[in-house]
Amino acid sequence: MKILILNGPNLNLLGKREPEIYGTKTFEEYFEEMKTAFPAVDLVYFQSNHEGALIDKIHEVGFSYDGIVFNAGGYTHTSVALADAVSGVTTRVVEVHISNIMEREAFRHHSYLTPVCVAHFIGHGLPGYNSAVDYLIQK
Ligand SMILES: O=C1C[C@@](O)(C(=O)O)C[C@@H](O)[C@@H]1O
Repeated sequence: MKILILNGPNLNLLGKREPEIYGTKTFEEYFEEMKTAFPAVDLVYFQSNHEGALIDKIHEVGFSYDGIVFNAGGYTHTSVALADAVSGVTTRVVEVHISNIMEREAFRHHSYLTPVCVAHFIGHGLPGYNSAVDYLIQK
């Protein structure tokens, strides 16, 4: 089973960025824990701050991988193009957010991705990524 963990803008700063919201662990550290937690899954990690690069990656893996776990960061709330990319591929995509976007500023309450993803894990911190992989394994 092959799953892409796809992180959008500013998530490269995890560990340094607003630690009171996002914690103090880097995603690279967390990704090592994920690989240990799912030894039977081929986990691939990609992060970009660029909308087009995220779209290209979804196109690249979206007809061959078994799942994509996607935290689109701020593009969640703005990007019709990313939602179209998710709709356009056959691989199932699960939406993840570290923080609870529904309890933050009003502009974070709407997600263009929620309607086109098969599930979402919101506000569970980094363990939400593990829950998303679990979901893809079980469903
Ligand atoms: O960059 C992010 C991170 C986020 O997707 C989260 O994981 O909680 C929530 C978004 O609103 C924000 O722009």
